Amino acid sequence: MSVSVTDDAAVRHILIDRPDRMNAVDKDALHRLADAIESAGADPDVRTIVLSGTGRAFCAGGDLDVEDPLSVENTASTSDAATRCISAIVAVPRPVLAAVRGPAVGVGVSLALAADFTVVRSDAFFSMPFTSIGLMPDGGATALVAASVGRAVAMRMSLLGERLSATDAARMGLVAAVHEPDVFEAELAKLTARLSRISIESLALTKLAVNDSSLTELGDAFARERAGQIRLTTTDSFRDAIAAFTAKRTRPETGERTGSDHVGS
Ligand SMILES: C/C=C/C(=O)SCCNC(=O)CCNC(=O)[C@H](O)C(C)(C)COP(=O)(O)OP(=O)(O)OC[C@H]1O[C@@H](n2cnc3c(N)ncnc32)[C@H](O)[C@@H]1OP(=O)(O)O
Repeated sequence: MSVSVTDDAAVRHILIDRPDRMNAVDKDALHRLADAIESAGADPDVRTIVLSGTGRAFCAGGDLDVEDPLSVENTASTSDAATRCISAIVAVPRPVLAAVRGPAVGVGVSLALAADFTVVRSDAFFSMPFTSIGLMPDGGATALVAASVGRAVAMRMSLLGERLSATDAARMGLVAAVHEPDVFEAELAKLTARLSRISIESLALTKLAVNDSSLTELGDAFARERAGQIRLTTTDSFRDAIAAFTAKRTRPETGERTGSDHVGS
């Protein structure tokens, strides 16, 4: 099972639960996440949703170890699953907190930024190494990142796959704040407690209004990314990247198996 759900009073914890693969997600996991988010939104006893990962990563992005990563069918259905999952986070009538510990990579960045609060531990980093494996960002990332940091940093992250540390992510406005490990859980609990004291209806309408006016490009982004990703699936670059990943070989372009550089701070 790659997604687990637990309740702590009125807080629904949804966990990406595949620590041996750094919580990489395939299409089934994305659908399970979407199911869990939609079901939390329909439960009157749930006031806030916390999305996080088990172990030392938030989410290492799309699963590169699936049966047929080079098939157009896999790309299309994974892209549809990511669209469904990100749309569920944006539309669910409850505040969603992404608790980001460790890496948020690829679609992991979209999961973190689609949330209403991205609560970040100081060991977190954000990276979109899509172009280094011959793909393009998906999961709405082309809209979500630009909506958070502006075009200049969005281009560095999207085109170069540059990695943003937690501190740089906060400094550049990708996330609101970073917390040291010793206070991270307490800060998370403080935020869920504050939200629990506010009217659910008021939070729901406010969240949906903010998202409707700030994420106006999201629907178009999903469609553009899906078409682009399908086209890129059949390229030599992607085939080479998957071969390198499977063989645990570093690639000269990146010096890593897939890889990303740090954004200079
Ligand atoms: C359609 C696709 C959309 C996308 O999202 S494209 C982006 C896909 N994601 C990536 O390219 C990221 C790949 N992963 C990494 O770069 C690194 O991992 C991390 C930076 C996240 C963490 O690095 P470290 O702490 O050194 O861990 P580790 O030894 O690389 O990973 C532990 C195990 O997890 C597996 N794993 C990591 N990411 C993925 C993935 N995305 N898909 C499948 N498996 C993954 C590895 O292979 C390894 O496994 P083993 O222990 O057998 O060597």
